[in-house]
Amino acid sequence: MIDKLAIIGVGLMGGSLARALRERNEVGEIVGYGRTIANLDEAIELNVIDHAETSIAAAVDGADMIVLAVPVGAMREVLDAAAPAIGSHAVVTDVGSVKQTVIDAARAALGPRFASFVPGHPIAGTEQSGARAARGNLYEDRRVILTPGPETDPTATGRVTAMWRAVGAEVVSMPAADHDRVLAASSHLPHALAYALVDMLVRLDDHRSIFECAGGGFRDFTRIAASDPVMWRDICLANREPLLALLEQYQENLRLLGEALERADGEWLRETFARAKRAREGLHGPGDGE
Ligand SMILES: NC(=O)C1=CN([C@@H]2O[C@H](COP(=O)(O)OP(=O)(O)OC[C@H]3O[C@@H](n4cnc5c(N)ncnc54)[C@H](O)[C@@H]3O)[C@@H](O)[C@H]2O)C=CC1
Ligand SMILES: O=C(O)C(=O)Cc1ccc(O)cc1
Repeated sequence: MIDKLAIIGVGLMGGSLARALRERNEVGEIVGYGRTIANLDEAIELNVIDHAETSIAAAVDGADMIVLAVPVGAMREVLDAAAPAIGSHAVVTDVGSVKQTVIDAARAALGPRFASFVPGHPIAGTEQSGARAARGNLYEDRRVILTPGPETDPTATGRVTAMWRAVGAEVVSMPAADHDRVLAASSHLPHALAYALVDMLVRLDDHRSIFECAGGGFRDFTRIAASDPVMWRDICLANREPLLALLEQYQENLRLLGEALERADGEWLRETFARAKRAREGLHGPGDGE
């Protein structure tokens, strides 16, 4: 049970966590802080938070659980503003999609309180954003990755683990560097590719007909290109190195695909597509909820 929860950034992720804890009676008071008054007013109207504060310090004052749910590029500034007001019993965690840069920001901003910071990343979400998109069931049966380090207080990790379990998530732990490399492949590269594809197509003269004639495959592949551009700019910059390495590998694969097409090499195409199909089917078989 959390007495006072402070949500810094009341959007899809922070708002959904607030909703989920409230629906399960796992929290007393929920305070929100954000930049846009309209979004905070909406969050109060929708009962996502109990009230809003106009300063981060006021929001975190007296909170026993502080959740940072802003774009990863904004983590340092909110940590700096929160640091002087964080109480001695408070645990601080985040939901950022990249972990090492957020850990570095927390170490620099929190100083001796860094032990109470538990880095986290729920592998749940959608292309939507804002408090209006928040859902109390967003984390049910989803995985949350925590990346505590040797300095992290195990009690703090335990409290963050309990919070995520309370909203139906499965909690796993791994080193931050492993997290960032794995997520670059499974999430950051696909988002960057979807943006690049849609941006290329929309600049073609006949893009209207292209989009009008698009089927389910196009929708599946490009849904994530409707995600928030600031959030994804920050993720790509924060995880630049693993992402660049994967982009290079992908470009090499595209080059091979182009060469096979030039040769009209049907066998290469069939073999490559069959290998990918087997891998994809092995990943998500029938009945996995897709
Ligand atoms: N959208 C998704 O599916 C997922 C997002 N994440 C991570 O969660 C975090 C939040 O993402 P969402 O909730 O989707 O975004 P969102 O756009 O719905 O919410 C972010 C909120 O933070 C506020 N904000 C932005 N900069 C701020 C600042 N400097 N100070 C105070 N408030 C600020 C915005 O006004 C907004 O209300 C990001 O770090 C993202 O990488 C993690 C997993 C999934
Ligand atoms: O919209 C989708 O399908 C996503 O992939 C959501 C998502 C976005 C960012 C994350 O760090 C984790 C999950």
